[in-house]
This record gives sequence, C-alpha cells and structure tokens, in this order.
Amino acid sequence: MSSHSVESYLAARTALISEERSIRRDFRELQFATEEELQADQIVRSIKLEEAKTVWAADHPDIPNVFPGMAYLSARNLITKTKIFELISKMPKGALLHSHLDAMVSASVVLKYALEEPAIHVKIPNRLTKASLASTPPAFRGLKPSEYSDEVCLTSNLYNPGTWVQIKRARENFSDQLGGPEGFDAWVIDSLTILPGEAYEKYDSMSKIWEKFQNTFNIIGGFTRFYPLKKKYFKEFLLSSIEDGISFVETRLVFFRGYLVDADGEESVGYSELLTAFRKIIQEVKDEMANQGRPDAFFGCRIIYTTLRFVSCEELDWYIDDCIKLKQEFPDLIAGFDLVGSENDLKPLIYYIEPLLRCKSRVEELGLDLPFIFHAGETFGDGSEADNNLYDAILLGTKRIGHGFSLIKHPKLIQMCKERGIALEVCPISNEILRLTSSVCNHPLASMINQDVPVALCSDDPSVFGNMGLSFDFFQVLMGSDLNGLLTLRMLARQSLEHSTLSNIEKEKALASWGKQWAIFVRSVVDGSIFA
Ligand SMILES: O=c1[nH]cnc2c1ncn2[C@@H]1O[C@H](CO)[C@@H](O)[C@H]1O
Repeated sequence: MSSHSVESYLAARTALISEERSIRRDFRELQFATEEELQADQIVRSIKLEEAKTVWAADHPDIPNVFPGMAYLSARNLITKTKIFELISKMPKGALLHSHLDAMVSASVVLKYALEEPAIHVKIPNRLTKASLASTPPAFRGLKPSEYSDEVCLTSNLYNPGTWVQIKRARENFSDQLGGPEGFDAWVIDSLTILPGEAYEKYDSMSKIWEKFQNTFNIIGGFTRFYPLKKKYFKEFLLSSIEDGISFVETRLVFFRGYLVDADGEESVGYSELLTAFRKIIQEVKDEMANQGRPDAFFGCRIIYTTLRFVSCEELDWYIDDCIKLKQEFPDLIAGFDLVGSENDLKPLIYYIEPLLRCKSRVEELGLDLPFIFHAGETFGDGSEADNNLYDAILLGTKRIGHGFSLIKHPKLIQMCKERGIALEVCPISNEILRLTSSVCNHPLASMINQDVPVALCSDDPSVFGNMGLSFDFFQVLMGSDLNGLLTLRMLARQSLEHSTLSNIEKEKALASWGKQWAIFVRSVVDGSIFA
C-alpha cells in the first residue's frame, strides 16, 4: 500500500503553483523588474492587504455588499479615501485607447461652460413637477438670435412645453420647490450621469440601463455640437487626462453628415474646421506642458472616426468615404475607423460586410494607415450576433478590439489575438455598470491578462460612469485579483502605448517618456514622498 505524506504533497503543490505561475503573464513582468520596482510592489501589496482589513472589512451602514472590487458606484466614496487610490492617482498610466469623446468631461464642468454661452437654450417636452423631474430629460441647443424666445422660466405654470429658454435664465428662475438654481444643476447633472440606484436597482436589465446610457449621449450632444463649447471641452479633456497621468489618447468621435453649431447659432462648422481646431488645441496643450517643464506629460491625441451601428449600408459607404477624405487631410489625427452603439440591439458587423470590404480595398489601394479598430464582443453572449462580431472584427483585420468581453469563450480567437498582437481595450467599470458583470472580481480581465492576451485598460465613458481619468479602473484591476500588484499596472500602462496607433519611432519616444515618469513615480513610492 502506498502512503501519502503531507511533505511530498506540499512539495508537489508548491511545484504546481510555481509551474502554473511561471506561464502567466505577470511572471514575465517579474523578470525585468528593478530592485526599486520590487520594493514599491511590496509596499503597494502591504497597503492593499491593510486596506482589505480596514476599509473593505469594516461595517459601512449606508453601503451595501462591501468588499474589495465591489460594485463601483457604491464603492466610489470609499475608494477615494484609500491610500491605494491616492497612489494610483499619481501613477503615469500611458495611453487611454478606448473612450467616447462626448463622455470625457464631467457633467458639472460642461454645465459651467454652457452657462457661459448666451446662445445655449434648454427645452422640455412636458411640465416639470417633483414627480416628473427625474423622468423629464432636458434638451439643449445653441440658437440663432432670431430664434430666442421671451420665455424665462421652465417651471412656471405658463411654460409651454417645447419652448426654448435661455439656459442661464432657466437656471436662475428654476422653481424653489424643485430646489432653485442648485436643483436645476442637480437635474441636468443627473440626466447626464448614471447613479448607483439606477445602475443597480431601477434599470435592472441590460436594455433598460442602455436606454438611460444612450439618453445621456442624446442630451450631451446638444452641448457638444455647439462649436465654441466643443473646443473648451476638448481642451479640458486633454488637461484633465494629463492630470490623471495619461500621456496619450485615442478617442472615438461620432461623425454626422451635418455641421456643428457656431456661436451665432448657424450650423456652419464642418469637420475639417473642427479637426483643425483640435490640432491647434493639441499643440497648445503640448506647449503648455513644455512651458511647465513637463514635456514628458503629454504625447498627443488622435481621433477614431466612428459612426453608429444603425446606419444603412449606403450611409456607411458615405461615412467611409468621409473618413478616408479626412484621413488624407489629417493623417496625424485620424487613427482608425469603428462602428459604435449597443452590439446587443443594433446591426452586427456582418450586416455591413460589403461596405467594410470595399473600405479595406480602398484603404489598401490608397496606401493609407487607417485600420479598423472595432468594438466587438461587448456582450455575455456565446454564439449570439454580438459575440460573433469577434470573428468578423478579427477576419477584417481589426488593430485592437473594443471590449472583447466575450473573447474568453473562444480558444481559437484568444490564440489569434495573441499571435497577431490584437490588444483588447478592456473597460471594467463600464462593463460592470452596463450589467455585463457584477464585480471586477468576476470580470474576464484577469483571465485575459494571465493568458497573455494584450490588454489596454480603458475608461469608456467616464463622465457618465463617474470614473474620470484612468485611476478608478486601475484601482479596480488591483482589487480584481489577489496576485495583481504594481507590476501588473506597469504592464497595462506599457501595453497601452505599445498597442496605440503611434508609429514605431513615436512609440519608442512615448515609451521612453513614460519610462522616465514611471521611474520617478516608483522612487516616490519607495521613499514615501508620494504621500507627502
Ligand atoms: O461601451 C460602449 N459600447 C458601444 N457603444 C458605446 C459605448 N459607449 C458609448 N457608445 C456609443 O458611442 C456613442 C458616442 O461615441 C454613443 O452614442 C453610444 O451609443
């Protein structure tokens, strides 16, 4: 009879764990960590352990289901009080590769900008009462002086639904019963953001939460189609990203066939003019950083041209044409092409196969560097149309995959992403709020990282979700696995630059700049000055 000794069992166990760990991605990270990085990693691990016992194990009477990696919107106020968050806020994060430009500046700042614009007006479709306030969305627009009305109050009994009121007046005269001017601010801000009660209770299905989510874009569009505001918005997006340690961005902008509205209310600003303004703002921000002695803080911004997944094939041909023209005019600015909107409800990529293949041929003929960078697999389906988008995205040669949440179910596609260097733009907080997962702890991210699928961590729509910058998403990554540490975050930051659309030479420069900032950050963790 053979005997099983505990010693030999423990030896086999240790051997298995180390064998398995050695094929995980983070093991390779360890191989080229400096002594100082290893020390910093230990410091982060001990703070994480400490806070698991204090912050995340304490009783918080007003907060449900508390644990590290818990539902983001409920956790947010706790997160911002942690030392880990303070530390991550100061971390250089590399590139932000997946974001939607209309959701990048916090709602309170946008409202402040709007109140400075006399042309911006607001209207509502029905009477506002305490009962109807939360379900009545405001609509905004920049008007021509000839369209201004005498109406000064949205909340009076005499208000005729559908009449435009100048935003500043609407705010000043907002009824006291609805909270006065502060009530107006809260109403507008709530219409542009998702609150915890909405994400976790009121909108308890994916289609309900998507409806609220999509509405925030319909509302914000009234502001961001107003050209003077859009320019301020864009600059604020870049500056606030830099303050969070992001040094390069590729952001998705939905292009329409029409024009933006100028200060005089005329729809007269085309996309060439907008992109020229963006280019100037990017340069201004680079100059400002250089003047502040922070030349490594910002490397630039590019736009991923997008249209929505409900256009017809003929319309898509038009948008592709438009995108190609703009790429020829702004080769430095246009990074790629994508289709956006709910994959679960709208058209799959295969529906557009003819225009997409025509696009591929033209881009090749013209020798343009204009990759597809498709959203795909933002679903918990396995074999659904949204999930099948992964096959099409990869076959069509996508440079990266937006989300790829369902990739985990596809062994062959995982292998292809690894072989071809197709990075996933993973947005854990977005996926949680849009009801694909209940916590970062059961998000496929850890599995993707461990299996060595390239990943860039992204925030998606931070002004709607309240995860401004990338600090909150990085925080969640640290919470999402017991093994994730500072080296995991280093890997994600570096991969974001490696999988950007920058040329190889630009990438080297951007990585070198990031490396310098990273070394300073690591030192400040080790010598404790980060908390000074
Ligand atoms: O996570 C996402 N997946 C798919 N589409 C999205 C996501 N976030 C925003 N949009 C879409 O992008 C447009 C603005 O750029 C919005 O209209 C929204 O439908």
